[in-house]
Amino acid sequence: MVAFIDEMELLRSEIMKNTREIIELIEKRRELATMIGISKMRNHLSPRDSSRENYIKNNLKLDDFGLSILNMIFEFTIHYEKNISLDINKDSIIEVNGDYASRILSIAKIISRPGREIYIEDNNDLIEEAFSKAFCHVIIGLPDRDHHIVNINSGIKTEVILDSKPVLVKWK
Ligand SMILES: O=C(O)C(=O)C[C@]1(C(=O)O)C=C[C@@H](O)C=C1
Repeated sequence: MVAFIDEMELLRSEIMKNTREIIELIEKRRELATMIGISKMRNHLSPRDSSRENYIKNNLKLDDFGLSILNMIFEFTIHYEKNISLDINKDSIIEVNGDYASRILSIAKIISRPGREIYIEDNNDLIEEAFSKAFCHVIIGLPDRDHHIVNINSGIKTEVILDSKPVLVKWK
């Protein structure tokens, strides 16, 4: 048992160090992507550039695992590049119409950001699927810090506020 605990501690401290390094590198990449995004916006170019992606893929010669990581990084980067032109950091009030399922999908599309924390009060498969497919991190329960509440109820008007706080999604 002592050997198991020692081994776990060692591996966990290694994985923590590795995680910190990955996050630092991705932060640096996001800064570069923001600069590329601003330059593209000024030149009326779209963030997504499949020929550039192919060039990177051919150069890096990755296996399937590496390729799937790279594709996730592309989507993450494209998302940040798109946000520059959408200016989604401003508070916004939007009206969402349609039946319950389509309202969930619309809201997920609007407030999703890779890695954004979405708290849902209880298991709700439709909400969980809509947000996790959009790379949000779905957490069942209440956040322990400031958050915004998005109501997906029977009404047609829904207030959505976009910023870096976690979003608590409620429904009726
Ligand atoms: O090089 C670019 O044009 C970028 O926008 C950067 C980047 C990348 O993440 O490497 C992002 C999106 C494009 O689809 C291709 C490449």
